[in-house]
Amino acid sequence: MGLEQEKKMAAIKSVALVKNGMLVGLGSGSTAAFMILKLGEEVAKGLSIKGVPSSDATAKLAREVGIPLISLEEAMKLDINIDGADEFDSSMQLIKGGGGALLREKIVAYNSKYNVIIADSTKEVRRLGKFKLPIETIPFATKNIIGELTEMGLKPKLRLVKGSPYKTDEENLIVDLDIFEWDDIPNLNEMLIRIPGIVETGLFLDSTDLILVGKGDSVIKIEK
Ligand SMILES: O=C(CO)[C@H](O)[C@H](O)COP(=O)(O)O
Repeated sequence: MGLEQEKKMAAIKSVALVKNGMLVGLGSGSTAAFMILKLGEEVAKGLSIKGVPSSDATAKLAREVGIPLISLEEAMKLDINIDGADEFDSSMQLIKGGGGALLREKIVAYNSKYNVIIADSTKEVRRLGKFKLPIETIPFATKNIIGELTEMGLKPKLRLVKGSPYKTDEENLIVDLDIFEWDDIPNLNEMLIRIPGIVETGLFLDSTDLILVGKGDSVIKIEK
């Protein structure tokens, strides 16, 4: 079974958790896209929900497939949020932000009563950090932040797209960090978030209720 199939199976399983009347956080990335397509099919068949997108790209796709959208401030609290991840460990700690949407994704997750992660089997790791940790930074401070994080041994790299800095939906910049050698991840997260100009990190710690992982031809559940 290919990775795309694993993503799709996890995505389809997650949509079964969405019930009539729910306010739904819509994640970003290729796995979340499978979920949005399936949710669109269910809406076409009569499922009545409203979605809060975690990125401009997700908003566009959701509109294309007919999912009614509302803003986070209209929704206030979401019933369920379904999103992908770049890595997760056995304690359900995540690295997210490979697609650059980590800030809104974290806000949507924080404002959701139940957080579901959907992933293919390659996302499961024994130790977080093979995937470089994305952080979102204010452009005014990015060079200084890179200087400070270099001194901390985190090998920061400004994310580029076709040679130019990648801009987030909030017009910020992403810096990718090598955290593989760090043992105390919660402490690292605290240190990072205290540096002025770092808006958010891609470490999603203790925010996930359920992970659905496509593995071969089945979907494995990891629960709190
Ligand atoms: O955090 C994300 C985007 O900011 C995505 O959820 C993460 O990158 C996983 O993406 P994919 O499902 O394409 O592997």
